[in-house]
Amino acid sequence: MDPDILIVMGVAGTGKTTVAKGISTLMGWTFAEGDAFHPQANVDKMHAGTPLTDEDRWPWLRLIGDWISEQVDAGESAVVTCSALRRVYRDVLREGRPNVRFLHLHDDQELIAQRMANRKDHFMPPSLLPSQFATLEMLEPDEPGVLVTVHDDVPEVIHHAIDALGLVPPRPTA
Ligand SMILES: Nc1ncnc2c1ncn2[C@@H]1O[C@H](COP(=O)(O)OP(=O)(O)OP(=O)(O)O)[C@@H](O)[C@H]1O
Ligand SMILES: O=C(O)[C@H](O)[C@@H](O)[C@H](O)[C@H](O)CO
Repeated sequence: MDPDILIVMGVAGTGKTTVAKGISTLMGWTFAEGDAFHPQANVDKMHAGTPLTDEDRWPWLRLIGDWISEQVDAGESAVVTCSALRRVYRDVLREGRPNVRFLHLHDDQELIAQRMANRKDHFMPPSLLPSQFATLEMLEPDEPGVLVTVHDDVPEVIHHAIDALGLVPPRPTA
């Protein structure tokens, strides 16, 4: 069977890492943190409070695409976080990779801002959130994937996501 590839997308602070790790654990899928593919210059730029440009993002998106292709070639189902804010970014990630689907996590800017303000030890300053919302192009009906809101607690959000994607966690064998 073809491996499943899930890209957990959305603005900064929307819960991509939290939810992707939960899905990875439940499904037994390989997990990767998309932020780990950013060149240091991108991280430094965001940390300094400057939004990334398309040019900053293309090499990063290519690396994430390469990682996805490696998982597909190895026959491994996988979940990776990637803000994938614009449609063109998502088109690049999907190109030649028919088993990619998106889980778009989304909610009100006020709610996400509150969560970002409470989060410590992260390079992304809450001041960049308005630019994330300004750049975001919502997942469109003709794109493969689902939109899930994140106001509920983490276990519920993960449950909604798994349901909406039609995934069935494997039964424990023991
Ligand atoms: N459903 C939720 N309810 C309450 N808190 C949440 C929920 N989901 C995530 N959080 C918290 O919100 C913060 C942001 O979550 P997380 O780091 O997973 O988001 P992210 O989208 O990966 O962020 P970034 O893109 O900036 O790396 C974290 O402190 C996390 O614990
Ligand atoms: O495209 C972007 O602007 C970036 O990928 C950001 O979204 C961050 O990497 C991430 O979400 C960290 O908070």
